[in-house]
Amino acid sequence: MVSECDVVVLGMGPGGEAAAGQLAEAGLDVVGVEAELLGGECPYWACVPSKMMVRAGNLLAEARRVPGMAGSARVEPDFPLVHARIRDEATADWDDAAAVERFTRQGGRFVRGRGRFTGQGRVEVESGSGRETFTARRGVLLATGSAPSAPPVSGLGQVPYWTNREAVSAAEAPASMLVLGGGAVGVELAQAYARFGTRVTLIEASERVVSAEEPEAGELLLRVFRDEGLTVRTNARAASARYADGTFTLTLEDGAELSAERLLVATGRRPRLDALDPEALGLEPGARRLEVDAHMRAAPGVWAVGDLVGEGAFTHAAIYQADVAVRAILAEAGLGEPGPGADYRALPHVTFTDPEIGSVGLTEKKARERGLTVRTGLAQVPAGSRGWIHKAGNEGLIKLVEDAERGVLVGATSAGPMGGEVLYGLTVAVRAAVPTTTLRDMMYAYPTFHRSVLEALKDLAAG
Ligand SMILES: Cc1cc2nc3c(=O)[nH]c(=O)nc-3n(C[C@H](O)[C@H](O)[C@H](O)COP(=O)(O)OP(=O)(O)OC[C@H]3O[C@@H](n4cnc5c(N)ncnc54)[C@H](O)[C@@H]3O)c2cc1C
Ligand SMILES: NC(=O)c1ccc[n+]([C@@H]2O[C@H](COP(=O)([O-])OP(=O)(O)OC[C@H]3O[C@@H](n4cnc5c(N)ncnc54)[C@H](O)[C@@H]3O)[C@@H](O)[C@H]2O)c1
Repeated sequence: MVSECDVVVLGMGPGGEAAAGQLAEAGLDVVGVEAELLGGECPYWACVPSKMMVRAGNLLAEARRVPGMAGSARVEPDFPLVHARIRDEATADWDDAAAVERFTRQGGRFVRGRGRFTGQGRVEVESGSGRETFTARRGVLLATGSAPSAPPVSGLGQVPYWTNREAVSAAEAPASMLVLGGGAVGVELAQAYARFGTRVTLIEASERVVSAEEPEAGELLLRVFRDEGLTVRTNARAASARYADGTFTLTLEDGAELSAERLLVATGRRPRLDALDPEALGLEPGARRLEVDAHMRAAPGVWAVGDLVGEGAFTHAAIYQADVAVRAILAEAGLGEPGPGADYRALPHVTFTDPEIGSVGLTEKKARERGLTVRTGLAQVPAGSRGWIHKAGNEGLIKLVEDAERGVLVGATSAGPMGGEVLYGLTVAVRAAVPTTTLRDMMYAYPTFHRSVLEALKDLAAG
């Protein structure tokens, strides 16, 4: 069967859902195709459930900070409560009926099935009821997201390891867990599980956890993790994996053997290109992502957003790109102006560990690699008034990266209690290129965590 429409959106994660809804509300006939759950990874297996686990773990950690500061507290973790909250409040037991209804109310047509983009505005969908082809008059928007990527470790493919999906939907916390990979997924889940009593060993190939962040932030997190009792092995790579009698064993390249009840593999994600016709999109063999222009156009009549395009695998990036693509599609349909293209100079992200690590723009290393004349400023959160008052759990730092020739910030890191919230002002500063002299010549409410920005600015000016 062949059906016509204005736009087909292939993949209804945060990027596809945001774009499809807006296009339908603008009056276009939109078909949204989704193989699994409308909403994608973020609400069901990623951002939302993982942050519920983090929130619960942080509550336990705060309660453990009571002695010596406020009295005494007995803390008894109960992991099934977190699972129940994820099941009932976050995911409706992994049911997307509410999201489907919302999209339908916006005027969209929802099709559950696995689609394939075959070029010339055509998407073929396989579903329980057979095969259906949709042809789009105005264009196709690709938003198939990303999938976990496991390293080539001997035996790993034969063992029942966890990805983020099993880790956020588990009903019980294991007694022990190996976490392979110390990026955002690894560190957030490692700390949350450890706070529920799981004995966690984190194995990271590079010299630091969160290695894409400023080294100071990675070192801070490593220190906090070790103080909390997590075992962290950096510069460590797994050589082989095996599983027997309920126990996973990783043999590292240096010969060390590590065992635990569970193994979480969190070694990155790769864009899902499998549903895209390579010829129609000019994809080279071995391509790792789908390239797009500033208006998210991958080819004439084809737009793409989200993890698929590899410009920061974050929900807010996918939604921002969806806005850009929607404007471009509507403009081509004679409905409005395309407006500005995507601008990643002030792409923020937050790793929701405790301390939270927020960062925006360039790290010092990246700024130097771009040939900028760099000045940096550093301040320690515990040395500030609010950090000192806060005491237990006050670890954190602010690092600023200035393009000294222009006198503006091109990057910043804000680690600490509410580090992600403190990041907001720094994101505005980077995006709007606020002169660092102006940032120094303004007031910062006393005693806030963000006052440490002023200390970092003084350090920067001292050169
Ligand atoms: C554990 C974890 C925690 C995270 N936490 C955060 C966070 O706190 N903040 C943040 O900003 N980001 C976070 N992320 C990243 C965030 O989840 C992703 O960046 C976001 O989901 C990307 O959205 P997307 O629309 O590009 O793709 P996805 O969410 O991957 O959705 C793509 C959709 O396309 C569907 N699909 C794929 N192929 C086909 C096909 N052939 N036919 C039909 N449908 C198809 C999939 O089923 C899926 O539903 C986290 C990720 C993980 C793994
Ligand atoms: N709070 C957030 O915004 C958030 C949270 C989780 C995930 N995410 C998104 O999801 C993406 C995927 O997260 P991720 O943590 O899986 O990937 P990642 O790329 O952030 O980190 C993967 C880590 O695994 C390490 N690694 C790779 N191969 C290894 C090996 N063989 N042995 C040991 N370590 C190895 C890498 O050095 C790296 O530190 C992130 O890049 C991010 O965009 C965002």
